[in-house]
Amino acid sequence: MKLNLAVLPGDGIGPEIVEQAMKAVKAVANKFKHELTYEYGLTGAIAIDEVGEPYPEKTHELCMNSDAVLFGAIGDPRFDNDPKAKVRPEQGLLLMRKKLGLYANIRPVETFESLLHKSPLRRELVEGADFVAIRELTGGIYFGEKGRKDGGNTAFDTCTYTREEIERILKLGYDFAMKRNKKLTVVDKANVLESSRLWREVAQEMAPNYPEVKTEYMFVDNAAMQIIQWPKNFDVMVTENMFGDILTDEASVITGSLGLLPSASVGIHTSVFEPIHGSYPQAAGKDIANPIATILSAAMMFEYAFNLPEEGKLIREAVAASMAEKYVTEDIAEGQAYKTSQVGDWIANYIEQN
Ligand SMILES: NC(=O)c1ccc[n+]([C@@H]2O[C@H](COP(=O)([O-])OP(=O)(O)OC[C@H]3O[C@@H](n4cnc5c(N)ncnc54)[C@H](O)[C@@H]3O)[C@@H](O)[C@H]2O)c1
Ligand SMILES: CC(C)[C@H](C(=O)O)[C@@H](O)C(=O)O
Ligand SMILES: [Mg+2]
Repeated sequence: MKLNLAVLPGDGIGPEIVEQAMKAVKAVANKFKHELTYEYGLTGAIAIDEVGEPYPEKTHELCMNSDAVLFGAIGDPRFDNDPKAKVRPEQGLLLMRKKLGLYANIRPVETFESLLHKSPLRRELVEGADFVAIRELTGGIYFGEKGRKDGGNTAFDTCTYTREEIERILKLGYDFAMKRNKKLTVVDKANVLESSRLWREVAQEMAPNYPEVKTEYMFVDNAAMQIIQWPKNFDVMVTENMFGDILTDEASVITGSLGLLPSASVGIHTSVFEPIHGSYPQAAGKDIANPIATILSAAMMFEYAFNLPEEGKLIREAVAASMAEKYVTEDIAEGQAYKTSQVGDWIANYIEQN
């Protein structure tokens, strides 16, 4: 099969982790005799530095012409620490999501047997935890009207959702629930926010169409607690953009490291596979960041974008084997820690040999 990728490494640790994921992608493509082509594109701070904007049109065209996009991370302290900067790396990520129509970000939260003791939560709480957070990705407060008034001394961001936006993400949530354990938790703040009340209204209208699915409603503050108190109670969670952003970083604690959580952003034009973490600038260039979130994102790419589950499975098997062998980076190591590049090589080698 022809696999045509756009590869956007971005900033900070982005290039290092994407390089490891590409090793796995190449190994698996080679093994299953796929015709792999790929082209690199600029995004984030590096794109601002080189061409003055964080998601250049050229990068957009590259993505539009690809079967799938592999994305690293964007962001740079130069911008994080300058609230007055008008052009920012994150705008590139948001523009990419909007222009590619990536309205759903699928963030699986799974534990690894050999890492259960690395979670700060007790083993019996996290063992067997396995849920999918579905985060709405092109609406809400991220994309609503924002600005300053009162001579710059009052600032506002607006959370807006249309019925159509809520319906399509909930539908995706129900489709996932039907294929899993038939439980959907709709997370909102309907006791305070009008936009959340529309979410709950739409969910209540849709729920009878899925009689096999148990629909549960949960306020986001309660969800923040329940995710780490009883993670096994969740199957599929659907929520709006910012709640999903925050709750999934929190959920990574269940697994033992933020460097382990992959994601798939899907929607209208193409799909993007990206770790949920950021550019971790403190680690940039040090060859210490965990590449697993990006490698597992590549596994999701084979499964979701190419419908090639065997290829995805082999990548997952290689990842699990590296952990079982304790061939891991410092964030999840006990005793000896290995470099980002060594873990990438180990996983690619496992794919070649198995
Ligand atoms: N999708 C993205 O591109 C994305 C996501 C989040 C943050 N960001 C950007 O990244 C920059 C840094 O943000 P931040 O520090 O809040 O978040 P971050 O996710 O980059 O890092 C937070 C912490 O998580 C841990 N971590 C993250 N990735 C890891 C990895 N691969 N291996 C091991 N540990 C890892 C580290 O302890 C790190 O200090 C900012 O500019 C932010 O805007 C980008
Ligand atoms: C960098 C930022 C814009 C982004 C988000 O909030 O969506 C990040 O945190 C993520 O989770 O991908
Ligand atoms: Mg985030």
